[in-house]
Amino acid sequence: MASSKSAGRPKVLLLGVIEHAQSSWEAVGEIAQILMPKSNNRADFIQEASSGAFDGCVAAYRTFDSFEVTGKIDGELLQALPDSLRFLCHNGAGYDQVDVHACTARGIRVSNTPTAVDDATADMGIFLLLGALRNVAVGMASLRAGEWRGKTLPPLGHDPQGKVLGILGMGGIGRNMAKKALVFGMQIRYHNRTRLDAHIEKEIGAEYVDFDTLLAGSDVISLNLPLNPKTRHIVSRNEFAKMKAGVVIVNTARGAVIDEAALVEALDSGHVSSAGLDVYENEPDVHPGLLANPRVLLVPHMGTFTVETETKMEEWAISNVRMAVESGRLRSIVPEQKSMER
Ligand SMILES: NC(=O)c1ccc[n+]([C@@H]2O[C@H](COP(=O)([O-])OP(=O)(O)OC[C@H]3O[C@@H](n4cnc5c(N)ncnc54)[C@H](O)[C@@H]3O)[C@@H](O)[C@H]2O)c1
Repeated sequence: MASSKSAGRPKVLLLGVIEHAQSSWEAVGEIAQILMPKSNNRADFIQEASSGAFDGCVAAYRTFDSFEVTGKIDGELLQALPDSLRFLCHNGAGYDQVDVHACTARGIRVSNTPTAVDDATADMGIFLLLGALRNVAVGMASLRAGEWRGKTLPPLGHDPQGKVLGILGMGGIGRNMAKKALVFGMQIRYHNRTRLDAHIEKEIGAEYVDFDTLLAGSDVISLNLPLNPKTRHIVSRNEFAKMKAGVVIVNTARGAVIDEAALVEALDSGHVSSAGLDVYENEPDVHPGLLANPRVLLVPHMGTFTVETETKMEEWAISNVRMAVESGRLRSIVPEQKSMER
């Protein structure tokens, strides 16, 4: 029920929880009436939305974890949401939980939180890269099992110095990772949907190569591209076969950009010598072949899990809500909708 104070203000739907940026969110509450769903599963949420509970909402703020309540933001869900909804402000850099196509068809503009995630995710990428190169997961497991370095010594690792790091997807996180890997003496190659300008390549110190060259010539391959229908399983059996024997795989993007079953096979055969993973194809389930393989360094999707970065992300997503309400614009519309920018 709207209080007399909030009546008449634009409505904003909160999907998820604000954990850090309380004062910025409270400030949104001064200019908008905030609505929250009562449902805790998709079927109930669709029913609640269809009953008109969110009528009049112009913008929605959503978190990654709100997926547990709404499921994917797709055509079916949008059908239930009110026609007044014009902006979907996602708290996260990766927005594969949102069918942007369906949003565009409904005239809903979508924003994400680019750049806010870069340092923390690239730091995690470097941690996984070094950890996988050094086979630390083997030693960590034997230590915890009370066996010090194990019955047989863990295999010797490799130094990053002089190794080729192939980055697939040279956006914010890819570039940040390149900068950090250069400090470790790595040689950087990249493949991207669009080649970067020569002066940016020079500034980053990275060489552009085609996809096959990236696969065949890299000692370590890091996935840093978004998940969408075009990139799903972009690395599968054929791609692993093109890689150098002994290659190391690092994934902080989304699990499903790699065919996880093919990765398990490549690890089991030794063609991929080790891997460092933050993301999985069917989170929170992890392929048993990855769990069973001591040469895989596993982290449960903690790329942005720092106080500073989670706060930055919330502040960024809230600033999108604020702009949407105040001026009908977004600070960071997703690339697919650039033409809808006003
Ligand atoms: N592990 C985590 O916690 C975490 C945190 C943040 C982001 N992410 C993931 O990382 C991804 C990258 O984030 P970002 O902020 O660097 O995104 P970004 O948009 O800045 O960069 C992505 C890059 O990938 C390129 N690309 C797109 N399709 C491609 C293709 N088919 N082949 C080659 N390149 C392609 C784009 O041109 C772009 O340069 C996100 O989409 C998200 O899924 C994960």
